[in-house]
Amino acid sequence: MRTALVIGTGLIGTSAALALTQRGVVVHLVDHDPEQARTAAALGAGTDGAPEGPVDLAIVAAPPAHVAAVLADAMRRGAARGYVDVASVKGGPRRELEALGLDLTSYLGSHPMSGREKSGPLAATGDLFEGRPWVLTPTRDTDTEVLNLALELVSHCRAVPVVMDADAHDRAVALVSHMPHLVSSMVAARLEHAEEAAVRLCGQGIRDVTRIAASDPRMWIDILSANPGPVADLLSDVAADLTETVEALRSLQSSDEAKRRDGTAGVEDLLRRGNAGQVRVPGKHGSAPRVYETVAVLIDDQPGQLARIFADAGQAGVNIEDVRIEHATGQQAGLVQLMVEPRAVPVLTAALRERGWALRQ
Ligand SMILES: NC(=O)c1ccc[n+]([C@@H]2O[C@H](COP(=O)([O-])OP(=O)(O)OC[C@H]3O[C@@H](n4cnc5c(N)ncnc54)[C@H](O)[C@@H]3O)[C@@H](O)[C@H]2O)c1
Ligand SMILES: O=C(O)C(=O)C[C@]1(C(=O)O)C=C[C@@H](O)C=C1
Repeated sequence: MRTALVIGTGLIGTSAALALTQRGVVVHLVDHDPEQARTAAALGAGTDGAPEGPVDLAIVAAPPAHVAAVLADAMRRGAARGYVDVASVKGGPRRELEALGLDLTSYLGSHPMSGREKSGPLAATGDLFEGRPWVLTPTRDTDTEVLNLALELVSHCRAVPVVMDADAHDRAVALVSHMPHLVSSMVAARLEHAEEAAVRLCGQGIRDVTRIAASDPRMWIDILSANPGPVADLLSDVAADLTETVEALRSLQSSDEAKRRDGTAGVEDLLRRGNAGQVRVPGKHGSAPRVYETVAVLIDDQPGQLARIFADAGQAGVNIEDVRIEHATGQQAGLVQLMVEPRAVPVLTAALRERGWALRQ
């Protein structure tokens, strides 16, 4: 691929454009808000000048409700040899395009399974998709050339291609993205009118559970409107778990010992099923889950501290697999949790202690 056109230069469009530009592709950027395209260009994602002729691949990264119309317009203009979209739902846009009577051989629906709770080009990064699944939904009619162009896009973004049927994709993301998003919003909504004394105690647990609740509601209304059935089915299963858990907790309040035992069994059942589901979440780079141990280091909230820890770990020959930072409220300090292979723990702790770092359990 030599040339690409990104239509919709928000978080996802600009992130893909940055990755393509970094790999030498000439990227043209357009957005219905020209300011967004200008910002993306200023970030080094490409040029906001129009291409002189058809590009190799057009990438539509507009909100899901606009995807079919934007694609139809680009196809009618003959803007590219191949067309992909990156919308979070796949069945709806395809059916809308079919209803418009377009020749869909040059179109391939796709969805990178990576994003952020922030919108717009300023939140974009060229490495957003690295190691993440990127779903492609070709049909029997999809041109091989277009499939190859889409695979090249995924490869330039260093993502992992996963081929799926569009409706199977929508059922899968209802489970791993759309229903969890609503549950996150429900937990976060409990905080809206909560007492300040409680909210200031927020630790890492609630941050993990509520991060995605900060996302743009307009985008999520679009996503959920295009996949309401599967999400409602899953949420009603969650509601059944909720009802059972409330009953189990009420039993735990009872003075009757047998009832309390039932309550414990009910809560334990949910927690154990949670453990069993959680270990199925794939680890880094979409590979099979791996068990890491945590080494916790207390740092001053000053520039350069993290870089120093990484350098010290590197000198000790230890690979940091993942990292989390917890900032202590009202203090100029933070707790850095370094996730490493279990066998690296003694080496890392010894090396960090030797270099004067304060380790915590
Ligand atoms: N945010 C995520 O985590 C995520 C992850 C994967 C896929 N997606 C999908 O990627 C697409 C873009 O999402 P985003 O998070 O980048 O949103 P965003 O709000 O950051 O960017 C969307 C951009 O599209 C532009 N736009 C709106 N209507 C348009 C139109 N008719 N023509 C041209 N441009 C138009 C907007 O001005 C905006 O700049 C959506 O379809 C979304 O479902 C999002
Ligand atoms: O991590 C985030 O902030 C996301 O928004 C990511 C996420 C997800 O649920 O995994 C959200 C929606 C997209 O369609 C794909 C990815």
